[in-house]
Amino acid sequence: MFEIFGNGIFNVDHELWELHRKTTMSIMGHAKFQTLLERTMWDIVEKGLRPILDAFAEQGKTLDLQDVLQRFTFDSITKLLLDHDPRSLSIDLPYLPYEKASGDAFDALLYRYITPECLWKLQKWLRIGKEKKLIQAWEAFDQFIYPCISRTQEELMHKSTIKDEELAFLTAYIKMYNQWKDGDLGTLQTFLRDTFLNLMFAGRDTTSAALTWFFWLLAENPAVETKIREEIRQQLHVKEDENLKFFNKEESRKLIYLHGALLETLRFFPSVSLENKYPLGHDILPTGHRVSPKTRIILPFYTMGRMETLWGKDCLEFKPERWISERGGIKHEPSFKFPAFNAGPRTCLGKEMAFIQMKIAAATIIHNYNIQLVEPENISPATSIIMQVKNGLMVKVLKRV
Ligand code: HEM
Repeated sequence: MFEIFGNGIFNVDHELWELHRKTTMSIMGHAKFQTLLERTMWDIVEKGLRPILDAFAEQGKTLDLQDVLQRFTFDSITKLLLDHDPRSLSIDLPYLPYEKASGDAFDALLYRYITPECLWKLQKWLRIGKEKKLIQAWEAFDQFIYPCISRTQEELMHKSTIKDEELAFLTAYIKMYNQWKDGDLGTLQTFLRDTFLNLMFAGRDTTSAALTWFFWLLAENPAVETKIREEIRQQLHVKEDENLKFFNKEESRKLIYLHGALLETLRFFPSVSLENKYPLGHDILPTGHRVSPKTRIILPFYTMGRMETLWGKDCLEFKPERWISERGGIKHEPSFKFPAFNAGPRTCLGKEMAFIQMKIAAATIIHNYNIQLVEPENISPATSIIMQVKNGLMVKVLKRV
């Protein structure tokens, strides 16, 4: 069903999945990656995000904030993984087919969940409908990612010395490919394509979708926005009329209320709206339902975030406070109650990275700008595996600083 992911982490099991996980964790958990992450994010904020917001603010023009946030996460994940900045976040907001392709791919993959297999397979064979879009998205990705990989490989060959954090992903996955003896991974190029494509899918639209809903929820709950602004000023020691320019991971930890607001956003709008599992054998669920290896069990994360039995009577209120413990830290909720980052062994590997990215983007925008929604009554979720805003989030931007 998910053949577009090839031999990447989402699509494999057992030893190969374990090796993918180990390899990716070893890079993302390294202190040098954290430094690279901070540097990259702030570079993209200063050279990409702020110039665009400033330009739209000056011209008083309407902007699709979801599109801008998708470009923000696309440029950052590509730079971090492949040391290449595609600069989709340029002032003229260029149309880049591969940058837009993931939306079509996620849309088609959700369609496969709800359509009889013989039907989507026929559509695939005939190259029509959503299947046609999936094929086109796949081609667009490949046209982007293969040259990126080759360029990075060449860079690796011609560099006499490379710092630990530079090209770390490429070096680690080439080593992993060479070590793997238990089955066919295809050529090195296809293996690298699969690996990077999975990570790009994992880390891009998830983070931008969460940020987009966050700004919608703030517009609906202005008192929360005021509290976040206050927290930024106090915790980061930045004056009302001063630009917010840089804070590091340690400083970002002090933004507890902002963290709570982001978690609350993911409770209402988990970027991955559902998950599906097949039992290994015949079993009976705690609800009494009998299941077999042929039963597809859909876990509706979106619905779970709004259930009174899980979250109490105020479950439909946007309350960052519910995430703050009596001692003023972040309250832990078990992942089986709050599965926005999945639960069990396949828990998201990029959670910490996502929070750093989201806090940098959110704090920069909240402190430096006012965001006003245009036609807020038209906002609804898109039908896709990734919970984006249908038709984008149209806003006007006003400068505060
Ligand atoms: C708000 C942002 C994010 C959310 C809500 C999120 C959520 C999730 C969820 C629900 C899964 C499980 C998917 C499944 O198996 O069906 C997952 C897996 C994964 N995520 Fe994230 N994610 C986010 C950001 C990121 C980022 C920035 C990265 C970095 C590349 C990342 C890397 C991964 C990886 C590698 C997996 C696969 C883990 C495995 O199968 O062992 N995620 N994420």
